Amino acid sequence: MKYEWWTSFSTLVNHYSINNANFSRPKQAVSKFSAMGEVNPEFIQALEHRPKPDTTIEAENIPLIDLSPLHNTPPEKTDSLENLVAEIGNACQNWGFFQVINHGVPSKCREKIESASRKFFALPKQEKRKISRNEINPYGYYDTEHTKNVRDWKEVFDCTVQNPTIIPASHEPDDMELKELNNQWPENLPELREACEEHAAEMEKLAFKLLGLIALSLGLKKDRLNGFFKDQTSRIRLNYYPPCPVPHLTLGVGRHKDAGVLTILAQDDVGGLEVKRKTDGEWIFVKPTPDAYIINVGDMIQVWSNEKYESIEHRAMVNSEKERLSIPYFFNPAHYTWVEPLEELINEQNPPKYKGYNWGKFFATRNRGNFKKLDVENIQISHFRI
Ligand SMILES: O=C(O)CCC(=O)C(=O)O
Ligand SMILES: [Fe+2]
Repeated sequence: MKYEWWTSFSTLVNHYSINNANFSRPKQAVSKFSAMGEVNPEFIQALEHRPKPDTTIEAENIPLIDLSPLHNTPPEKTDSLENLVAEIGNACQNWGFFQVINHGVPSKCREKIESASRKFFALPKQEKRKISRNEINPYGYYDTEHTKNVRDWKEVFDCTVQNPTIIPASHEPDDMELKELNNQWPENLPELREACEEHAAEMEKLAFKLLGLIALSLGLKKDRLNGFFKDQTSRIRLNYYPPCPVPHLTLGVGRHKDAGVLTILAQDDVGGLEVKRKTDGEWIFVKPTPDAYIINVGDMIQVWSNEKYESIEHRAMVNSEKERLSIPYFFNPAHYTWVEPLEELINEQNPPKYKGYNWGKFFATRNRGNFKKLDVENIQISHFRI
């Protein structure tokens, strides 16, 4: 089975390389505006993917889940924990997204990372570019990311949680070489590093609590998934969305699914995140809830659960007046993780829906697409669908 996968993976990757080789180097994205002051066409979404900032559906929001039973339930009172597990399971199944309150993350930690992030993005461009992410190191500052080959109206800063992080040296399937990645920090803003490290520690605690609840909701042992995170590749991203003169034509982040296990997102009070509702495909605006974290199931849970839970498409709108900040924590396993439907969750009636794949190679291939404007669709788990 592994051999078969490897072959199909290499065909896919070759397809990328060949297509890319036929193309002249992608245009270096320079400014947001042309000499005439018009928005650079790289940012403009195709008609069917444009947001409707004035007609957001606010009547329904993603489920709001109170995690306090995790913290204050006496061991003999198991009802409230069972209810919580059921709530999480329903949210994962019906939405793939939910918000949590009473999560145990101190609000001071969140205030600190928000404040440090704002200071970082307010630095002059040349300061930020000193720690630019590049084709070798995907951690650092970046302002020309493309999602589905359209440029996002945003600036980002990425850092890894386990420093250094080990990942494959290249996306090439036969290249077994590994590389060690280190964070890059701005010279004159030590509080950014401190805030990110504190935030990462808090997010990890919350991520393991959620992972346990999700495992229980799938009928697995609470710690069934923990072993995948020994040499984790989790990372924190700071997303900064400057005000945009054409918010109806562009997106801060184009529609996408998160490739990892879980995402824990802090958004400020501006709002902009939209989630695709499973029942009818409508885009639902996620109204900011003070101090809540937004959780979504990533592609790996979709595969592990053999599609009982699905990773849901989402996107971020921008705003003509206000800047917006969002801080996702991507909870990702070790690069050598072989991702396939869990054996406890498959049987004759429910055969595996995915071929296995290697997380590190998937990640390296995806990063390549984020870095360059490719002429083909970026790698997706659907490519491994049986
Ligand atoms: O800014 C947001 O609300 C969403 C960001 C996001 O989906 C991402 O960075 O993967
Ligand atoms: Fe996302």
